[in-house]
Amino acid sequence: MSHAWGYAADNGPDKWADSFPVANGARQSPIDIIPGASSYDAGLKPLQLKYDPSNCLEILNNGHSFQVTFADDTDSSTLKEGPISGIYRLKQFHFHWGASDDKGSEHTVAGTKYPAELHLVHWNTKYPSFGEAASKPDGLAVVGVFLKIGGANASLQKVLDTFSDIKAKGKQTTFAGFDPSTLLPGCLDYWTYDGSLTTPPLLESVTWIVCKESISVSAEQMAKFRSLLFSAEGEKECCMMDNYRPPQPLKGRSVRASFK
Ligand SMILES: NS(=O)(=O)c1ccc(S(=O)(=O)c2ccccc2)s1
Ligand SMILES: [Zn+2]
Repeated sequence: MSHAWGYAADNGPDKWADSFPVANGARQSPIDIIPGASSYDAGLKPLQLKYDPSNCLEILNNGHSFQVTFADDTDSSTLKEGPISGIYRLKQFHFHWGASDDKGSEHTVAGTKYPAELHLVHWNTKYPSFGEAASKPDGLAVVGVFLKIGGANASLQKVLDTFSDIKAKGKQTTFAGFDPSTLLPGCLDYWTYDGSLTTPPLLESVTWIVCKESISVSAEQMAKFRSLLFSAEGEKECCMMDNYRPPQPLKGRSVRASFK
């Protein structure tokens, strides 16, 4: 791929292997989660998510999604327990979504697509930095939460209200005091499996933790997601949507469930 990766026909998921051969690797993400084929593991602990809103720094349109970044120089916003060992620090969260409400999530559940999926990205503090951790098989842990069309989500609305400041690629603005735990479902039952980043560089360093329960989003709020642009200021406007990779081959991996 001579030009940057994206989600269009000429630089999208089917082309990523040209520049990132790990795209055809043994532990790629996302996957289709088949509940009946997952195995309940009584040894899996409840997720321990503790986030400090004062760590929330800014929101950025990176040209592939928008992300909310966190100060990660202390252990004040962390993921512990669940399927992981040790302490993982929250680095950022972002979303993937579709051009219409019938698609947009990366993981699917028995073939069901959700209109969007939230990813909370954490890195293993046994490594000296996020960058170091990102290249290790146990370096990252991403909590995935499905969004389902229903009532408007007041917490999500706080994020959407910043969009006028970050419409184009490369735009960012201060976003302080947001508590990401307000985006989590009430029940934290989950599926877990060994996978990868779902965008280039597609590093096979992610322990995926996908929540069984979804959070709500209104159709009007989903339309707001699609008002962002893949394109930078001065470029031909290209609306940001369908920024999801489809499910990848399981290649013998098992998916464990924290619930019966
Ligand atoms: N969709 S996903 O949660 O799998 C994901 C893709 C990319 C990232 S990253 O920007 O954190 C990152 C991490 C390591 C290297 C480069 C970028 S997280
Ligand atoms: Zn993601």
